[in-house]
Order: sequence, then structure tokens, then C-alpha cells
Amino acid sequence: MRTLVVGIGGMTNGGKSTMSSSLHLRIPNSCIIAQDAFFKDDSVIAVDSNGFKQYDVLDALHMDRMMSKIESWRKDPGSFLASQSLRTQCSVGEEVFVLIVEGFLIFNYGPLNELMDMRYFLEIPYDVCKDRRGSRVYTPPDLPGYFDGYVWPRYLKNRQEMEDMVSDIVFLDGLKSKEDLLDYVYGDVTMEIQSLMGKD
Ligand SMILES: Nc1ncnc2c1ncn2[C@@H]1O[C@H](COP(=O)(O)OP(=O)(O)OP(=O)(O)O)[C@@H](O)[C@H]1O
Ligand SMILES: NC(=O)c1ccc[n+]([C@@H]2O[C@H](CO)[C@@H](O)[C@H]2O)c1
Repeated sequence: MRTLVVGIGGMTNGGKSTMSSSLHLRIPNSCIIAQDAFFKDDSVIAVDSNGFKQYDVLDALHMDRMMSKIESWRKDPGSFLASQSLRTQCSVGEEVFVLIVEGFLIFNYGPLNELMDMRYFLEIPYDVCKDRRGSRVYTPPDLPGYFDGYVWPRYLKNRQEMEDMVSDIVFLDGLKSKEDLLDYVYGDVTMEIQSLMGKD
């Protein structure tokens, strides 16, 4: 059985969900596991001296649960796919199962990073990131000053840590159009699938 794990990482609002869901729709036998689904309950998230909730760290996430879910895909991707929602597209005869792992801290977690076959990171400039983030409503909503006082400085730290840990990441300019970005990653993934299919 052949499998491929594609990591779609990136900054907050870099376009990860957009890219991942479009990729999923184009790639047969693919599914998405998104890191945002594994945030701990708000009541256990640490708060700093400014009153800012410390959401942008691995400690805010149930990474153990995320890894268990990925493990169940790895054990039996066919059954995992079948247990997914109606959106899942199964294609008989396609032999490579593709897992799209999406999230803002996927490469910072060693055991998860190790499982990736392909790594992408969507980046956008500070002002675009701040604008996009400002038009989103999280639960709980961002406090005034949260972006400059917490999200951005924390991103810079997370990014440095990621670059110190991982070298083979393809950085993508998130200012390009959704279509161009998708075409690029889809082209790469398709080539990899073809190459895996030719392996026996
Ligand atoms: N290439 C693009 N060009 C312009 N806007 C984009 C592009 N990709 C995504 N967007 C827009 O940016 C916003 C954030 O996109 P998306 O939700 O995909 O980001 P994200 O990285 O998953 O964010 P988060 O992880 O913080 O939820 C959305 O409004 C989306 O429509
Ligand atoms: N529980 C959530 O999903 C949640 C709550 C508060 C903030 N966030 C933000 O999500 C981003 C990652 O996609 C991070 O920058 C968090 O601040 C998420």
C-alpha cells in the first residue's frame, strides 16, 4: 500500500484551509486532518500578564489526539477514508492514499514533522496577515492588541524554531492567487503520486 503525507503549514490566515480543501477536492483518495480541530478547551489555555491567551503554542493543542488520528489513517487509510464525511472522494483503482495535514504549527512538532513526505508553508506579509486576521472571528475573539502583542511576536518565534528544526520546506507566496498556488502544489503532488505508482 502506498501513502503520501503532505503538510500544508503556514502563518495564521496564510491560506492553509483554502489550499487544503481545494487540494482534497482534486486528489482522489485524499483526506485532511487539520490542527485547528485539536485546540484544548479555552478554560485550560494559559494567560500572560497582558491578559492574552497563549493559543499560538503547541501546549495549546492536543497533539497526542492529533497523532492518534493520523495513526489511525496510517494503519488503514481505506477504512479511515470510508469513515469520513460525504465530501470524501474515493476512486477505485487509484492506489496512493494521500493525507493532507494542515496547520500553523505542524512542522514545529517533531513526531508529526517526521511523518511528512512533502512540506509547504504559506507566508504573507505582516500587514496582509493583520488585515486578514482582523476580519476573522475566533472563539474566543481576539482581544484588542492581540495581534501585535501576541500573535505576531509568537509567530516570529515559532517560525525561527521551525527553520532551526526543518530544512526541506517549500515556502509559498500567499499573495499569489488561490488558483496559481493550488496549481503549483497540485502539480508537485501529482508528480509524486505518479512516481509512487510507478514503483512496482
Ligand atoms: N491566495 C489567496 N489570495 C487572497 N486571499 C486568500 C488566498 N488564500 C486564502 N485567502 C483568504 O484569506 C483568508 C484566510 O484563508 P484561510 O482560512 O484559508 O487561511 P488559514 O491559513 O487556514 O487561516 P487559519 O489557520 O488562521 O484559520 C480567507 O478569507 C481566504 O479567503
Ligand atoms: N479554538 C480555536 O480554534 C482558536 C481560538 C483562539 C484563537 N485561535 C487562533 O487560531 C490560529 C491558528 O489557526 C492561532 O493563531 C490562534 O490564535 C484559535
